[in-house]
Amino acid sequence: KVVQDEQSAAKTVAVVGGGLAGALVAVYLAKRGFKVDVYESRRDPRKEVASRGRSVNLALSVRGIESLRAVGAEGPVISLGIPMQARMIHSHSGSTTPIPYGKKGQYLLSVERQKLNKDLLSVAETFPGVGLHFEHKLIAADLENGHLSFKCRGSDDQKLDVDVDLVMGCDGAYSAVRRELMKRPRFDFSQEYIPHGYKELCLDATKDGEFAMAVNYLHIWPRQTFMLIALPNQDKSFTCTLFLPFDQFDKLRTKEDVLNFFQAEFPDFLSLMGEEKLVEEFFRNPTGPMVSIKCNPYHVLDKLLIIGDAAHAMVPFYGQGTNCAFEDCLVLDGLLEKHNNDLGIALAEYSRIRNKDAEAICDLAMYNYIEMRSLVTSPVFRMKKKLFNFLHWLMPKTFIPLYSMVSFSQIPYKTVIERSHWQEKIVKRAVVMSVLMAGIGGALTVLRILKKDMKLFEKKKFFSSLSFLEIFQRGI
Ligand SMILES: Cc1cc2nc3c(=O)[nH]c(=O)nc-3n(C[C@H](O)[C@H](O)[C@H](O)COP(=O)(O)OP(=O)(O)OC[C@H]3O[C@@H](n4cnc5c(N)ncnc54)[C@H](O)[C@@H]3O)c2cc1C
Ligand SMILES: COc1ccc2c(c1)CN(c1nc(C(=O)N(C)c3cc(Cl)c(F)cc3C(=O)O)c(Cl)s1)C2
Repeated sequence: KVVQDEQSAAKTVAVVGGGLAGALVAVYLAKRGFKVDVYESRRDPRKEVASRGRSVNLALSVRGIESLRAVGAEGPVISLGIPMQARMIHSHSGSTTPIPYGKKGQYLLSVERQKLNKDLLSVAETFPGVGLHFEHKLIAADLENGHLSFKCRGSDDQKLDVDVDLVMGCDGAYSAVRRELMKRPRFDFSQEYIPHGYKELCLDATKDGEFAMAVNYLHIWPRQTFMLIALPNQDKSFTCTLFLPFDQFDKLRTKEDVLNFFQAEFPDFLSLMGEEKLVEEFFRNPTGPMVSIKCNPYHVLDKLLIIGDAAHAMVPFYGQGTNCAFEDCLVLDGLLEKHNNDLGIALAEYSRIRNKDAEAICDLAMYNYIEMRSLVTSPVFRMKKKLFNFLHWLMPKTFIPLYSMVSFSQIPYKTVIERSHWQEKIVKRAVVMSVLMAGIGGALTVLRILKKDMKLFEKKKFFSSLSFLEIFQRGI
């Protein structure tokens, strides 16, 4: 039921980008009575013939699911998403170790990206006054006046100019809307590419139509400075993602290079995938870069707001990008409710409160990327993890693992960091105390190693080759 009120009745909104953030924010704003037009540079994905083997998926956790639920759009995700109750760690030898995410009800949903995008676009279209315009690429914007120019792909590449009350920039990590924002004074911006790239590989169902591996798991092959992960799909395939430094991807030039690499590093995966299929997938699919982008503020007066990757692209090592983009919509809606759709006040407050949380998850994801290699086998790190797990067992409501607060709670990301620093401090004191009992000498050794540890963490760039496996086997 669309609530028509005086503030938003006549307000027109242009959503630039019809990806996951754009589609969901269109639903939120249409529900709030705005007249919404979505402009997406690609073709309507609902008219695309399903390209075989390109089903890319993502892990949705509670932040994303609750943001969908708030507008009644969680149905398709809950019914079609595949629950992943645990990680399944694949060692070099091919042995597998399940590590549950938490109690029974705590699981992630593996959701097909395209399907989710199509569903959300169709939900948006059910609202009166919502228009979807595909093959419209934003090429210029006068942000203070809500004036946008689009190039409409088609035979004669016409141009379309529109004037709106509000522009929502949802055009992803390489946002054209953000490029306009960057021309304005006092706009902060930073970006960092990491040395790793990623490549998706599709592991088909077996010949008799069954999943090739255990289905309700996020499969991980953690290796020194790279890893492979696999998430299940509805069609009983797995979408696997190889994370590897670009300079190592560059060395995999021939069929033999690829087969030798997988035989050496992921032998069990190679036998599941088959040599021909692996080589075909490997050379057909692109190797993508991963970038971390921060910027501030996210708004211009009562005229413009950027959300999703356009505002805060992050490396995917917490699986939170879409979850954060969906949570952006929930936060914005709460502020519009609080300020009775007064855009001037709501947008300014959005920038103020959301920026610190978005930058916190960008930092957490980058920390996870670094931590899983640099700290994981230091003896003190492992002792702290063991002690932390004991304290979590003893006081589950007081000591919550970092990944649980990120993926299984709606605690604001910044609060997650503050709380985990507090927990770290307590654990550190406990470590020192327990060692002091064991003699002053031991304490000095521990403190020396601790200091080295913290230096490692300070050096954000530090990158040594240590295994992922240990971080999981000792519980993260
Ligand atoms: C390897 C990998 C794994 C990931 N795994 C997860 C995961 O498990 N869980 C999770 O939550 N997140 C995950 N993410 C992050 C997630 O993919 C992004 O955070 C999410 O797609 C952001 O959505 P968005 O709508 O902001 O941007 P996008 O999805 O990039 O959508 C932007 C849209 O804008 C359109 N567009 C761009 N420029 C223009 C223009 N000039 N005019 C008009 N339209 C334009 C694009 O065509 C696109 O449709 C992963 C990312 C990567 C790289
Ligand atoms: C589709 O592509 C991708 C790519 C990366 C991810 C996802 C989907 C989903 N991701 C999740 N990460 C966590 C997490 O907290 N940690 C510490 C982990 C971090 C890494 Cl890198 C990992 F491989 C497992 C875990 C784990 O704990 O299972 C979740 Cl919880 S979900 C990462």
